[in-house]
Amino acid sequence: MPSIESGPLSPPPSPLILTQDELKKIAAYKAVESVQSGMVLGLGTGSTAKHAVDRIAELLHQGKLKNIIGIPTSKKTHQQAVSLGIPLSDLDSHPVVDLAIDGADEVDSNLNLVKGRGGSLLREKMIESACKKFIVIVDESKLVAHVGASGAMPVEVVPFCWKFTQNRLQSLFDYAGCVAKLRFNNGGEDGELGITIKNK
Ligand SMILES: O=C[C@H](O)[C@H](O)[C@H](O)COP(=O)(O)O
Repeated sequence: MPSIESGPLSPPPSPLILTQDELKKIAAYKAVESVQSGMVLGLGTGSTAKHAVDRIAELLHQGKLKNIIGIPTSKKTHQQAVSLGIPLSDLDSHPVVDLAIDGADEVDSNLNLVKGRGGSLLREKMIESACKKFIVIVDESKLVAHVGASGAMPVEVVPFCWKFTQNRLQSLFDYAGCVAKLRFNNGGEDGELGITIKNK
């Protein structure tokens, strides 16, 4: 009968623990696989979309992508894209966007999204509603049972009589015990104000 040796076992390899930023980067790089030369691209805003913009620039510089035109969804992304040498345009010159890639704050199982907690609101909606295809990149921390589960709903409003709008928003969601608060008053991307609606 063969003998069975016993002794200390070497520990199993420890599972690879990825940081949230590494997960964002993986998701972003995967999304950029859908980018093809000659495309007009909506360039998203935020810590996830930033990886996608970096990757697009890297592929451009490597010559693996050519003739890309980017339309940034915020001033911040505009600065990033300029610094990386990505050719840029706008919706006036390129009203049809082939593909937009952006992050989100929440995604539910029906693919409803919350976006804009990072402060990019109107521009991203304009650009992403003009695209033929929209890829949303999220890490698993963004998955929720229902939108609004993890935080406030961001709403962008014009400065004109913003308190009136705030009160209208408040009255719409009073029944749910929510409060509408001014979030930033130094002007959004184009002078709009941000109001958030969240539980009291
Ligand atoms: O206002 C910002 C945008 O909607 C972002 O896409 C969203 O906030 C997600 O940003 P992050 O990737 O940094 O979580």
